[in-house]
Amino acid sequence: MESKAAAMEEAAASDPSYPPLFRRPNPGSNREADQRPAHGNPVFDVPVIDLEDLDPVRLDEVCRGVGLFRIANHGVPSALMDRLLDQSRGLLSLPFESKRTLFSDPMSYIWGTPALGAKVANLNWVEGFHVPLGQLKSKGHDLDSQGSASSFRCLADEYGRHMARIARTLFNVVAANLKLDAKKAASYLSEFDGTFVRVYRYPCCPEADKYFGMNAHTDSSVLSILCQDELGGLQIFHDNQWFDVAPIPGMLTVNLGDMIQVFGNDEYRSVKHRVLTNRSKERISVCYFAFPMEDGLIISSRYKTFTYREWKAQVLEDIKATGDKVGLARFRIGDPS
Ligand SMILES: O=C(O)CCC(=O)C(=O)O
Ligand SMILES: [Fe+2]
Repeated sequence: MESKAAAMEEAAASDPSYPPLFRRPNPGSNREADQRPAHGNPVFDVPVIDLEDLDPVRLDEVCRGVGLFRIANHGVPSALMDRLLDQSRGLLSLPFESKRTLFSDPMSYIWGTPALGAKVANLNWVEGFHVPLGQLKSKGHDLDSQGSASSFRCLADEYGRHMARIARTLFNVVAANLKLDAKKAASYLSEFDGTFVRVYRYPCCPEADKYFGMNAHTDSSVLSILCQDELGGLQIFHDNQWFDVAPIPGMLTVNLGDMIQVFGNDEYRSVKHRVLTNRSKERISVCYFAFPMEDGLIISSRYKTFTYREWKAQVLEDIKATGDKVGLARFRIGDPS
């Protein structure tokens, strides 16, 4: 066993599909020194919401609590989820240079922490594709010279439609539970246009105790829907400690984002999460993010009024200036930042 893992580590060190910075033991770290060892955290007992028999009271309870849940009976064919994960795995194992050219307009290839460039100190040990759902259709799904990217677009489009349906279903119940003003709430969810899917591969990491696949953060979304392979690595921060979120085949995991916290006046909260790396195994996940309309006003008793476009610009500015997202604190009424 040990030697198999060691062989995997060695193979990863020279894998031409990895971004060059991920091919060798790295001198830096993206962890705070006082952070706990990666493994051995308790497993979170994640609540399950049945989408076919959606109980508003139960959903409200879960949103007021941990802000993360699994959805059962979501109607996404398991064959589609499997195909998406398999195709993603295949495409991400292509040589690094070809991924950059293959995945172009409207998609893009990303690795590390794009807003920061290749700064080692804040590097997330991850790569993937950014897939803007609203722009896929205009490209068509014909098999052109870039056949694999085109058939992936087709798959992503089909998957995106399911995600949009789920996001809308959940949002409508959330809006009723929070008694949102219908007129204001009309722009709080743009489940298809302006939203995107991210397909991630977390490469093997020779120093898994030093690097996160993704550093602790909350999502800027209204809500995010995750499809992950069987490896695990996602953790959430709840009651002052980190818990593992174990993958369960066929289920999707939803987490609440910052926007729901804003228009929900802090009644619901975005959940802090992060992703661990693994020394000898790669992890694939596909994350859908539902956002508000870019220019609609987001109105809250707890936060200054802003548009999502303004939020995005502020987040980017803060990341560039400080290496981190400031997020909600930046907009909270009475907050000095
Ligand atoms: O890959 C995952 O499990 C989570 C990804 C994530 O948190 C994000 O993209 O914001
Ligand atoms: Fe996230």
